[in-house]
Amino acid sequence: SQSGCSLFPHSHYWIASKRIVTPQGIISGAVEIKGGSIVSIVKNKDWSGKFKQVVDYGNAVVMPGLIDVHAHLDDPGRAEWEGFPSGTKAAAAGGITTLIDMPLNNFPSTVSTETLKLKIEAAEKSIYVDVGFWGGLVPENAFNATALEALLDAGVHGLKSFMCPSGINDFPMTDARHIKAGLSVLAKYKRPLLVHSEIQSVVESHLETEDGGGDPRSYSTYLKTRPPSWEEAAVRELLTVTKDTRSGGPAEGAHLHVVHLSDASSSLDLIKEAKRRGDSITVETCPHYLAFSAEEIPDGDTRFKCAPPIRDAANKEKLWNALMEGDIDMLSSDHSPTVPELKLLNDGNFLKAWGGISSIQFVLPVTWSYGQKYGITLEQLVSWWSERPAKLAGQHSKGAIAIGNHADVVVWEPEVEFDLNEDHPMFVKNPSISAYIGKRLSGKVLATFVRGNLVYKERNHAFAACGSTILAT
Ligand SMILES: NC(=O)N[C@H]1NC(=O)NC1=O
Ligand SMILES: [Zn+2]
Ligand SMILES: [Zn+2]
Repeated sequence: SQSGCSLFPHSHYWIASKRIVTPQGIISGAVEIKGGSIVSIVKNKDWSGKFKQVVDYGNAVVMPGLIDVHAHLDDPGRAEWEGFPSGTKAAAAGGITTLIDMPLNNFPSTVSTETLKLKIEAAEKSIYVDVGFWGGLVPENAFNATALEALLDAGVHGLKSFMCPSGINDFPMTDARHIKAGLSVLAKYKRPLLVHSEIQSVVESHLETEDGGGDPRSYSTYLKTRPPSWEEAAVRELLTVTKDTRSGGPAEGAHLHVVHLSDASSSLDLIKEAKRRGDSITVETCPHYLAFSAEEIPDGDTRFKCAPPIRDAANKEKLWNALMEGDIDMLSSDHSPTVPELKLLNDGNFLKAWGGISSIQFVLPVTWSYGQKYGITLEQLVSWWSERPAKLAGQHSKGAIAIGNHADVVVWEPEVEFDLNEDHPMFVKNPSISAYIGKRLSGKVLATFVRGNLVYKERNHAFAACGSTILAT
């Protein structure tokens, strides 16, 4: 390793454990790492003592690092909200080895080759894990195929758009015409379009104003302003264009990914139907929709405000079932922090507070802890958090403990519980806004390796930020 990139100064070594999660099942043995890649996987007893450089983790779980395809690190332009250094340190501490950064909340938004260049410059030498980028699909570039092609040629892994106001002035929303045009360009590149799928309906929109619908400190007031019908309307609209992605269709090769699904009823049924008829479509949900329910959100506790909103307990139950059944394809954090002042923690006004959950460091223990009740397995975790996200982002050398892959590894102890209180090291910039503070979780991250570099170990990060920016080619 280059100086400071790794807390374990060897480039050829073995990670041993009794629980290594591979595509062929959970094995006891060792993963051989050389030059940042996995070069062999040794099964069973015989590794011990044979090799000089062995890190033996005993019964701890060794699995591929998590790939978070949906994170807002707000850099450049709003680094006080998060920024690449703190955001990727938190990711590393949580076992995330790759994240794909969203094109908005940073300033300027990442919607052109020039603004992508600013992103890459901000990320270089300040990231502790690998970071790729989504580009923005906005009205200004949607009908300009040359501009979109330039952005895709410059290395974004796909595009992202909103069907409702994004909350960010220089990231306006798109409609089905923009999305159709975007998909036809993406088809040539075989890269996905990610869509924030809510359409604001005229009837209910007055509730979003200050004097509408009741006490702004009450969560139910906010919940009513963004009903499931907003998600349903958006998905319905999207399916009129995803039919083009079927084999033989005009946008064959393009793919549509619905981000952060909250409505587990009609919206999900529509997506399932589209999959059945052969549309190229996937859907993610986020840990906060699986951990929390509307009933338990205290008045004024705006840490829980996000869009689409966290719905009732029955909906949460349905989301878990859909995940277990495979109808929801993967998970992402939608880490969308801000400064405490904009969360209005004192005021508690749900209608005016910034919408977004701060979570990037805790998605692994949160998924595991809240999934216990449903009997989730380590293999499912890997599928939701590594394998499928890798595929969505076109990362063929990531997402599995397999020979030839990057040595992106998390080592963790699922059985170890901890309290997420002030004593717990939090690496995000503004820890007070996280909805997970105060929770007891199960699943302690011991070590995180990115391309063979030990970037995190027991509250410590590698001295130097040696993560790579990853550009699509
Ligand atoms: N702009 C932005 O990050 N919005 C995110 N926040 C949230 O709660 N949902 C989102 O889409
Ligand atoms: Zn969104
Ligand atoms: Zn988001």
